[in-house]
Amino acid sequence: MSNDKVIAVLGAGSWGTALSIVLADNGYRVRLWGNKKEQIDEINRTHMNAFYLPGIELQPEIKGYFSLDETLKGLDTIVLAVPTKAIRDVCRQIVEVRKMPLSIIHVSKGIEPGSLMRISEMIEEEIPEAVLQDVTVLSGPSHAEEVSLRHPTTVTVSSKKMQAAKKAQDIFMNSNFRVYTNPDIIGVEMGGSLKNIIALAAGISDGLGYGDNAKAALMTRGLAEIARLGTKMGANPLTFLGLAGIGDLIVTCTSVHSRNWRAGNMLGKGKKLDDVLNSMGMVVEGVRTTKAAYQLAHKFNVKMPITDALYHVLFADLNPKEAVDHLMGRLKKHEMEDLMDMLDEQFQG
Ligand SMILES: NC(=O)C1=CN([C@@H]2O[C@H](COP(=O)(O)OP(=O)(O)OC[C@H]3O[C@@H](n4cnc5c(N)ncnc54)[C@H](O)[C@@H]3O)[C@@H](O)[C@H]2O)C=CC1
Ligand SMILES: O=C(CO)COP(=O)(O)O
Repeated sequence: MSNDKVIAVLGAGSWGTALSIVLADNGYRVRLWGNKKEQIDEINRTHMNAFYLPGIELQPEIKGYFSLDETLKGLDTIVLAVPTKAIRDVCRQIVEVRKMPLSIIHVSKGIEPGSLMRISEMIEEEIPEAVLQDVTVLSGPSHAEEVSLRHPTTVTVSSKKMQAAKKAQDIFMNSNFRVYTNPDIIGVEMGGSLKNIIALAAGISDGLGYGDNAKAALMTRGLAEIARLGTKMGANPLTFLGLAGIGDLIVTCTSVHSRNWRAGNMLGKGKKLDDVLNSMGMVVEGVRTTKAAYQLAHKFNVKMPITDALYHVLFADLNPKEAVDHLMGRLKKHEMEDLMDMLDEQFQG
């Protein structure tokens, strides 16, 4: 097999492992890099990554790697699949060992509090132009558990360079994993990140014992505030009606696989945030993203009532039931008011 059919996946958690299965199905030899030696040894010994994807057998083409230098040797494309919090750390490690141009496909969903940067922006800030050939995001409704079972899944890829997005489409596309392109990288990254906030809120609502009406309300009004902020940041509003918008919102708010929904559900049942996060053992991106989105809403002067309520539940000890009462008791409004403002701005812009 030629060298261009070798690819690295950095991050040996649920998503990195599930995507490695897709890549191996597509004829790639996959170097799956992780930062826990015992876990990498386990992958190579058992061909399983039992904690993250129990019961799933990994193809022999997937090999666990612990040395980043070894992982990156002689290849031109990597998939970056670590939590948002670890993106800068891993990029810095890449810069230490890699001097030749590299394409990065990132698959993470988050925004950095403080800097308020999207993941592709963080990558561009950390990796010099001489090394970073292009950066592409892959996002959409895609729980690792179902991808690893080869259940039909659709995602979208986006990059400032359309050629890079098309290359990523070719790398991942197969008969179970359908990949679309979308030129709107801001919208794709914002949609994938902000839906986790709404999934936490949907989990809280379910945990409080509320029903489908409440969840549908959160999802619909949640999408409105996602689109409001995203559009202000330069996204195409139509992206939020696509896979990285409403598609991912639906799956994350309604699937038992969602860590964000599960964490919210425990909060709604009265558990404390620290206990919830400690019990998960996997990343719950929506918590940090809520902080970042709360800051972004202030920066761009956008109304985000659900994000605001969740921020106070997570970080200011607001009781979840009181947060719902507050949302329901807001001043009366025209449903399409914000949408009309958004379209006005779009046409004026
Ligand atoms: N699990 C899923 O179904 C999907 C996850 N995502 C996104 O993918 C990203 C990763 O999520 P998961 O794999 O699900 O998380 P996870 O919690 O299952 O695994 C995270 C992995 O990253 C590793 N890691 C953490 N810090 C690291 C560091 N500094 N250096 C190297 N490795 C490090 C951990 O050891 C772990 O193996 C998140 O942004 C998530 O939102 C996106 C789509 C689907
Ligand atoms: O982004 C995801 C599915 O598209 C995964 O969501 P969770 O992180 O909530 O599990």
